[in-house]
Amino acid sequence: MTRTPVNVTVTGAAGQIGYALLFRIASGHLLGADVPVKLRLLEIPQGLKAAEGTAMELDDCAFPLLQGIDITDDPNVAFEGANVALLVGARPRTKGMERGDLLSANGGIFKPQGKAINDHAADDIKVLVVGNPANTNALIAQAAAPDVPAERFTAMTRLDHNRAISQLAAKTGAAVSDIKRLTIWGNHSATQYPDIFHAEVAGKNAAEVVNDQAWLADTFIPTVAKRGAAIIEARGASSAASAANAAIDHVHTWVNGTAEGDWTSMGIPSDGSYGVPEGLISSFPVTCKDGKYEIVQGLDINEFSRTRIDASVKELEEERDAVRGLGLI
Ligand SMILES: NC(=O)c1ccc[n+]([C@@H]2O[C@H](COP(=O)([O-])OP(=O)(O)OC[C@H]3O[C@@H](n4cnc5c(N)ncnc54)[C@H](O)[C@@H]3O)[C@@H](O)[C@H]2O)c1
Ligand SMILES: O=C(O)C[C@H](O)C(=O)O
Repeated sequence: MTRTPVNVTVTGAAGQIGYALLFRIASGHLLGADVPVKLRLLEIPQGLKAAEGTAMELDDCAFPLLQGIDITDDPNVAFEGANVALLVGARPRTKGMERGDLLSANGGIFKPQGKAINDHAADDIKVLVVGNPANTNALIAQAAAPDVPAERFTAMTRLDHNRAISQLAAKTGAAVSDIKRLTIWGNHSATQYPDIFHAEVAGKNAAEVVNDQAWLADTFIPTVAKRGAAIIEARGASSAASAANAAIDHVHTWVNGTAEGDWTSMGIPSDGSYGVPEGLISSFPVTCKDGKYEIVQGLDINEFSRTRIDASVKELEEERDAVRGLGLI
């Protein structure tokens, strides 16, 4: 194989998402079946031994695309030459906790990591923040990396997007692959707004196919928005395999593009589109091509949607103000 390997850094590599993620990166699902990768695993000192165990298992898979694994507790080493960074390591929410409770605990992690990305990553670095509160952690990391173009910092709402597709497919009896143009707006939190007004079910408008406003408002939206909490309640631990799968989807789509006629949802720095204040990392409908994303423009936002988008954006503004108050941005 002659292609230069892509350096992929994963933080929190010894955690439950890390365990579900690394094997899929190494087997080519993140970037493509012909793209060799080198993995850099960042952990805190207590996590290094477990990360070594995972690396032993990765070796034992003899993945043809995996060209090396480095393990470190030093962000400066972990992000050296990184092309893709998956910031997973954070404190997960446990029963009864709201994501906002995690702001100060996790803020301290993302500022030094942002600085290390700024100082050491490759020029084409793409960052996905998974660790919660993902949007605001992405904002913290981005603020600490003034030399990296702001749009390279993204937050994961693809799990919400996939959850919404699955719920809509179940309601309409359509195949998952028949659902297109679904949008998650706002924060990866209970205020997020899964929007079906522009979505399609087998080529027909999803809201018209559903034709059930009560289901939309009282079942669909809360089920998607509170799915993380429902998983925690059921499993006694936050979602892991589905989160890892969504992280793979997010980066794969960013790098390899959206399908013709479809779009996806990504938490990205707002350019002011749809009335979302510039700079906030909020989820939008985006198309991806040639390793870049663009916000889908010109969608008509009805009053029902407007109220919900505004509520989630307000929460993002409050989180931003809180981390500003803590000196994290
Ligand atoms: N955006 C989403 O859709 C989404 C979905 C699921 C989970 N999450 C979040 O992802 C994060 C990770 O979840 P998990 O279940 O893997 O948690 P986990 O506790 O199993 O693993 C987290 C790992 O991160 C490590 N870690 C902590 N601080 C670190 C640091 N400074 N540098 C490197 N590693 C560090 C820990 O040692 C641990 O191994 C949580 O914040 C969780 O809430 C987000
Ligand atoms: O909800 C959580 O805290 C975990 C994760 O963000 C999820 O959506 O499953």
